[in-house]
Amino acid sequence: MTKHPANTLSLVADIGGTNTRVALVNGTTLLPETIRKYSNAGQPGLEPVLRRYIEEEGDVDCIGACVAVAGPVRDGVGTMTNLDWTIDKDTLRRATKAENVAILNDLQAQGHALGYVADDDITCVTEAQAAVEPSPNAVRLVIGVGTGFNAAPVFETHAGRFVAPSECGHANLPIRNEEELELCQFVENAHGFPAVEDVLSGRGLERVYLFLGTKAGDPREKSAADIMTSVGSGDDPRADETVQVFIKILGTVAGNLSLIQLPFGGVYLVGGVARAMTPYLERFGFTQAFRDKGRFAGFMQNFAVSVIEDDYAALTGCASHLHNLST
Ligand SMILES: Nc1ncnc2c1ncn2[C@@H]1O[C@H](COP(=O)(O)OP(=O)(O)OP(=O)(O)O)[C@@H](O)[C@H]1O
Repeated sequence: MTKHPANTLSLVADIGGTNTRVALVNGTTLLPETIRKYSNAGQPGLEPVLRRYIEEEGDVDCIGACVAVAGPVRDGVGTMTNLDWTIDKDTLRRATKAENVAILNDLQAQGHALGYVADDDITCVTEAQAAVEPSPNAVRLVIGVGTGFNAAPVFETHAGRFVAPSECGHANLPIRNEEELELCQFVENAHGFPAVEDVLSGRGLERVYLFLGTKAGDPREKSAADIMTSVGSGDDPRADETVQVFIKILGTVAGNLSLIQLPFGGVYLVGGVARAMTPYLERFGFTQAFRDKGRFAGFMQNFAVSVIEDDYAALTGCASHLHNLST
C-alpha cells in the first residue's frame, strides 16, 4: 500500500555539489518525515537518486516537482558546477512522473524560502544600526557558502517575488592586504584563475589551511570538517588563523555584494560552511571586514547580516516557487 494516498504532493530537491536533499511537500508545507539526504559521490546523475527516493517513499505519486541546482540554469536546463550532472525538465518528468516541473538555481530557491524559515533558525551576526526601519518590501540578499559560493538578491514586486540568479562565486577574488595577495597567487599557481569560490567554500577553507602551512614551511592538509573541529580548541593555532583569513574575505565579499544590491531588508548567509562559521564570525572580524568600505563604512551599517541554520530551507523555497507557478 502506498505510504501517501493523497495525490496532492509534490517532490522538491536541493542538489548541492556534495549532497542532494529530497522531500515531499503539500503546497508550501514541507513534510519533515519525508526529508532524505543522499551523497552525490558515485551517482551518474539525478534520475537514479530521485527514483530511489520515490521507491523509498512507497512509489509516491507526485503532481509537481521542483529541483534547485548548484549551477547556472538556462532555458530550463541546469548544469551543475561542481558535479558532472546536467538536469532538464524531461529528465525530471521521467524520474517523478509529475507533469508540472521546474528547475531553479539553488540560491534562487534559498531566496524563495525567506519568510518561511522559523525565527529560531536565524542567527543574527551583524545588527543594522540605521535610523530608518527597512520597509517590508526592501531588497534582501542570500549568500551561499558550501561546496561552492553564490548569491541571489530577493525582490518583492507587484507581480510577486523575483529572485535573480547569478554566478558571482566565479568573479575575481578580492584582495585587501599582502597576505590575501599571496593567497590569491597561491590559488592561481595551483588552479589557474582565482575566483571567490576557490577560497569561500569547503575546499577553499582547506586551501587556506594549506597556504598558511606552506608559508610557514610546514605544508599540512586538513579537511574542512577537521579544521572546524580544531578551531577554538587550542590544539591547532593554524586552524584559528585559517578561519580568521576565511572570515575576513567572506566579510569583504559580502560587503561588495551588498553595495551592488543594497539589501536594506538584510543579508542571509546559508550553506554548510557558513553555518559552521557562525560561532566565529564576530570573533574573527566578519563585521569589521563587511563594513570596511572607506567613505561608505557608515553606510554599511544599514545592512544586517544573519545566518540561516535550517539545512532544508532550499526545499521550502522550491515548494514556494512551485506553488506560485500554479496559482
Ligand atoms: N563541519 C564542517 N565545517 C565546515 N565545512 C564542512 C563541514 N562539514 C562539511 N563541510 C564542507 O561543506 C561543504 C558541503 O556543504 P553543503 O552541505 O552546504 O554543500 P552542498 O549543499 O552540497 O553544496 P553547494 O550547494 O554549495 O554546491 C563541503 O565542501 C564540505 O567539505
